Amino acid sequence: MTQLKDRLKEKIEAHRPRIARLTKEFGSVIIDKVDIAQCIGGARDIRCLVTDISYLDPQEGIRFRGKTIPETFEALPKAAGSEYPTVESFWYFLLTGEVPTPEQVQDVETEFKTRQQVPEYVFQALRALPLDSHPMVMLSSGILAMQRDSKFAAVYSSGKFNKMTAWEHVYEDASDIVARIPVLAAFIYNLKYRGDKQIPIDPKLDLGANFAHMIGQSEQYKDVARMYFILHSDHESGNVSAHTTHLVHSALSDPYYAYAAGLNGLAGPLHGLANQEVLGWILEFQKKLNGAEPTKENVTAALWETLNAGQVVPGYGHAVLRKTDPRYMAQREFCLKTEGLKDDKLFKLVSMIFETAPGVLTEHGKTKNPWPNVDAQSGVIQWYYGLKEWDFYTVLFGVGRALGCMANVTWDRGLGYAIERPKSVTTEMLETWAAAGGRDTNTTAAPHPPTPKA
Ligand SMILES: CC(=O)SCCNC(=O)CCNC(=O)[C@H](O)C(C)(C)COP(=O)(O)OP(=O)(O)OC[C@H]1O[C@@H](n2cnc3c(N)ncnc32)[C@H](O)[C@@H]1OP(=O)(O)O
Ligand SMILES: O=C([O-])CC(=O)C(=O)O
Repeated sequence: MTQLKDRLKEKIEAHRPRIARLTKEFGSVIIDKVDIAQCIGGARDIRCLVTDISYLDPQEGIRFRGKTIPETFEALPKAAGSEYPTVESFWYFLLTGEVPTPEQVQDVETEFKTRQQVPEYVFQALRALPLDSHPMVMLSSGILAMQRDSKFAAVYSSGKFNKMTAWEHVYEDASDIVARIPVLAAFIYNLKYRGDKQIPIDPKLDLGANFAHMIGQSEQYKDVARMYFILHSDHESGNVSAHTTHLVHSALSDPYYAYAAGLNGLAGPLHGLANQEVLGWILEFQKKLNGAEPTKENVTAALWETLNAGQVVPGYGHAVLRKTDPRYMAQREFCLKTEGLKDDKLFKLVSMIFETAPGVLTEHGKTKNPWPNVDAQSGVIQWYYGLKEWDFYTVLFGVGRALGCMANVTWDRGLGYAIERPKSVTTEMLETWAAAGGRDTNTTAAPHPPTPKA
């Protein structure tokens, strides 16, 4: 066993009695209620998922293992010669909740080197897709294609599945996915946009730096990759990509099936694809400016044009957050401290939208949160460093999100969480309960819709 897997074993075994006690002794304690609006409106705010990997406060934003973004960046060991931690150190931290020592980080780096080879047949499968397939289709297909390597599925089908040790095989798959996904993403980038000119892995580099190397990027981009993957890793359990991954894995589908499904959710424009939409929106607006400076007036007019056309302003609003996303702020601070980027035209436009959009959205009066989310700020950084193919941006998100989703499925199995199966009701039932002022929870029998007459 590696140091990380060993430590994780201790952590999972120490945690199990807490879950057992909660279920056995306090299982009937009520922690939430559900109203009709929540039932129709996407289960918003219903507390019915458990994770210790991250927690999202509506005002403060995300904490990874109890730490805010600045605290996380501060606490973790840094990559050599960099202000940013390696993704490997963050992976150790997400899984165990402990800040690793430099030796423990080195151990994960060494472990990832043995895991990061993507099988050749995966590349062949992706080459068989039409080149104009969306890169998220390629990423999701690539992950799914690797399912034949699943150690969890192999153990299950061999008849040796054991509930207490199942997490160990999930950990193996999860680690393989995390180590391989940047290599897969770099392959897709080179296939789609660089005429299939592939760059081999540099075994001396950490995960973020190697991704930068494999897409032919600059030295400075290595930190961009590390920062980006860490910031996009996790956002508690209810978001579409994390929840889908958890749901699919709850049927004991292995991590490859589960994460391919999660990626398909991330590809939605209201979720991860919003970063691509943001860049598209900004460039369209810039084109219309025809060389003129962005001002509060012309940005206001463009925002209203989008809203009046019945569209959402991409990168603004959030299902849970009610303040500016700290991931937005972390990336904005990166821009402000980076020579060249802080005076970049597109960054200035993004800043002007930040000054303007919350007021416009408040006046529009629909969204519960007029502030920017992570997607409003991420694309401009990629664009500045020359990664201009914005339909690729959600792939970057998918590389980062693998960290959170894979840490979560490892713990899901460690704690033996059940197959997820919420109850659905009919519209007629809702109407009956609406008329009665609520559902009588003392009766077990629910009103059934009348049997249609023959
Ligand atoms: C990584 C991420 O996934 S972060 C989110 C990325 N997505 C985006 O940036 C897309 C733009 N934003 C949105 O569409 C939404 O704010 C979401 C999907 C993020 C959250 O949706 P909800 O929880 O339903 O938001 P909320 O309760 O505030 O929505 C109320 C109304 O305001 C509208 N609204 C919300 N955000 C916006 C926006 N940015 N622009 C215009 N209208 C908006 C909703 O469409 C909804 O309208 P409706 O009543 O006509 O259906
Ligand atoms: O939390 C959400 O619903 C969406 C989001 O910001 C994320 O998944 O990163």
